[in-house]
Amino acid sequence: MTDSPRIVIFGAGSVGCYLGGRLLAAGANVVMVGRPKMEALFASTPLRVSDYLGVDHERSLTSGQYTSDPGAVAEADLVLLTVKSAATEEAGQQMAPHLKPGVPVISLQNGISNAERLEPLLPDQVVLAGMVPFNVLQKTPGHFHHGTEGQLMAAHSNTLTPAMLDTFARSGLPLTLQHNMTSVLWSKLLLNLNNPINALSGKPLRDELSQRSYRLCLAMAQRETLQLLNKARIRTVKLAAVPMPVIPMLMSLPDWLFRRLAQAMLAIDPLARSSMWEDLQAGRRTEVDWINGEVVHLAERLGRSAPVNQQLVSLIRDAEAGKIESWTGQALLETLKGK
Ligand SMILES: NC(=O)C1=CN([C@@H]2O[C@H](COP(=O)(O)OP(=O)(O)OC[C@H]3O[C@@H](n4cnc5c(N)ncnc54)[C@H](OP(=O)(O)O)[C@@H]3O)[C@@H](O)[C@H]2O)C=CC1
Ligand SMILES: CC(C)(CO)C(=O)C(=O)O
Repeated sequence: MTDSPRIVIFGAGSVGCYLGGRLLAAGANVVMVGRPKMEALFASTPLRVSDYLGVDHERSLTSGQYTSDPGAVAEADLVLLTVKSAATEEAGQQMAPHLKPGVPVISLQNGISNAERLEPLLPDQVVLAGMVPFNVLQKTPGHFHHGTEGQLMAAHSNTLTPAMLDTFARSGLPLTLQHNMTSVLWSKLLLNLNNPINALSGKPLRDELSQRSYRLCLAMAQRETLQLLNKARIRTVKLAAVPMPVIPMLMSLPDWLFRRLAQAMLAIDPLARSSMWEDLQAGRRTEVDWINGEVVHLAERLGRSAPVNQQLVSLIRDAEAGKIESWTGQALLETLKGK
């Protein structure tokens, strides 16, 4: 490996193109692998990446920087996996025959189990769990905007060399290495419990979170999850301005007080929506099984139930089956309360 490790981003959509664009802007050696329609887009349209702090880079990709050939992982020193959870197995199978042994593969996906599901498919690789805390929105074709705060994280591993970590730092997106990724992933999941609520609301995140009735739905799903995590002795880590167990209380505040105390949470791009809303609009399978579904599985393992998260799974299933309706916060709250 030279001083400039080759980073291959597999499944480059919103998160993957954003990371790719930021890394390229820092001079990194990057190849993005994705669908032919994205490859065709970048043949005529530049890749633009911007963020809420004023970063704005645009570049035309050179031949091979975005490819639909999974064989491009053969040259990788590091792989970042950024497909949705439903596509993890397929991605693993496509990468396996090409990767050099020992190359680290970081799953930068939401949910708890993607790295675990990938491991048996990539027995010669070092598979690491990772986490993207911030929102990425494709504003226009080829323009990816990072709308909220937070640092990238991945499991601690000696396979992540100083040159690799330096590349992330130079791009302005430092990768923080963690010893307890289980806690990090469950903490991120507590935030992602808003994804189905946001998707069912049909509203941008900022509008949805500005309404107490939707926040109360989120607080119910989070409290149910926190109780199970406590029972399972899984600790949370602080990913937002306040510790995770305090968030449901914050969510339950009246609108005027929430606006005052939770300014950072509402400092979201006014157009940003959850990735689950995007999936429903695109007619794709959502990640609800890997978010709320994980809470239901945890409850089952503990001999308990998780009725609020189970109900959210069912409502998203209906929406996936074509029953897309915009729920008011009050109607959703009453449904989750079983009224
Ligand atoms: N968007 C966001 O703000 C955030 C997302 N996340 C998480 O990051 C992960 C990625 O999300 P996001 O970037 O939004 O997802 P996207 O759907 O935008 O990107 C994934 C891309 O990978 C492509 N893809 C899927 N399978 C393959 C394959 N086998 N070969 C090549 N390309 C493939 C998809 O194409 P196609 O659609 O045609 O299958 C799609 O273009 C998810 O787990 C998500 O929950 C985390 C934090 C924030
Ligand atoms: C950043 C966040 C929490 C935004 O909803 C997300 O992870 C997602 O949309 O999947």
